Amino acid sequence: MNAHSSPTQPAGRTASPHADGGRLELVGLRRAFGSYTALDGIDLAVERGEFIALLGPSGCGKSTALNCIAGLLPLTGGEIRLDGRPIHELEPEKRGFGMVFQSYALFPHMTIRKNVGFGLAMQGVPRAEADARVDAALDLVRLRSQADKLPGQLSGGQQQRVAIARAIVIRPPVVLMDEPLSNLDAKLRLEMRAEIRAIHEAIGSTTIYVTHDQDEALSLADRIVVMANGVIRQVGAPEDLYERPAHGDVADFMGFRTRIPARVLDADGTVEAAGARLTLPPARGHAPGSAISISVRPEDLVAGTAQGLPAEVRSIEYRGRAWFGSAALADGTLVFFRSEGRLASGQRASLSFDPARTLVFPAEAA
Ligand SMILES: Nc1ncnc2c1ncn2[C@@H]1O[C@H](COP(=O)(O)OP(=O)(O)OP(=O)(O)O)[C@@H](O)[C@H]1O
Repeated sequence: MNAHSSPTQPAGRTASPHADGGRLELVGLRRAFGSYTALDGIDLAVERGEFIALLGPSGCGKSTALNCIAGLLPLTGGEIRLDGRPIHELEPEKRGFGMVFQSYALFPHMTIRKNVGFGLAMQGVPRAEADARVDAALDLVRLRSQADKLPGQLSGGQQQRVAIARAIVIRPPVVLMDEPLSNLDAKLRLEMRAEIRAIHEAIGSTTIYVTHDQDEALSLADRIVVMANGVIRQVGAPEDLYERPAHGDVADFMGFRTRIPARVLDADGTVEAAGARLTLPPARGHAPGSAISISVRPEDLVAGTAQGLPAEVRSIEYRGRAWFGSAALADGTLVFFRSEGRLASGQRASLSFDPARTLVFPAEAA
């Protein structure tokens, strides 16, 4: 675990003791829908109490992975183990995991207190104990004063906190969250992010959190798992992924949105990209003739008069201080760039970058 994890126990921990266990292993996880493979062999060991973010573009298989862990989707291959025991054939409720989804999925005609206590009532937890645990969970999400309201009387952020209270009140070994903040406005998302991390630390459960938002993953997780096309591209601490992305897909999520296909021409770093010649630092060490991909951040690909890659502007918007836009290179590659001045859609532009601020991957890892 990394620096996020505090050895001191926050006050909430005594109020809502965490479950024992929570070491989760995914072994060769597979899930197909007909002939389509949505998960193609996922291997991951998650330590007890760890906060893991599954990060990746739409359709990469994040939700499928989460639903398989939850037991909402059967596997077509592989195993899931909790504290060494296989659990992939257990019904969702037998796994005892807490779940929080994008839609809060609260019962509209039940009070907040009843919504949060529902799982405990189903488990047959005695009334007095259930009441105390509901109070503790509501304290943790700072909603005790709203306990007798109906969900419709609360804001979106408050409703999501109820959903979180409902997930943690059962003292789950693992909490699963699928894009829990995506229905909230930007300011609330930031506030809730901090709360989710604090709650995670207070209860000590393992958390698996699905998101396509790089910032959310970087700020919340002990480790980030970047997925693409049903496989894991890279697993690492946020700072490792940010500073040393091992694959073009990971670099993309860490802000290097543009990928320019190129071919190495000589050992001095001359490459050809979209019909133009560029020079990269020779130390990048890709053999002449090899196909590579150059990853660049939008702020580092600059429109100007300098000799650069010829492009045609597709879209442009002002973001304060500078314009940012997209453009097509001569070979059709879509790139994202910055401009000091306003450009018009359809206008020709010349785009250049400082080679030292790029990442270069072999084409097959891009
Ligand atoms: N029930 C289903 N039947 C057929 N295909 C499915 C089903 N559920 C998911 N898929 C496909 O599996 C792939 C992975 O979907 P999944 O929902 O896991 O992606 P995701 O990474 O969570 O994306 P998003 O962020 O858009 O939810 C997609 O191509 C999707 O179309």
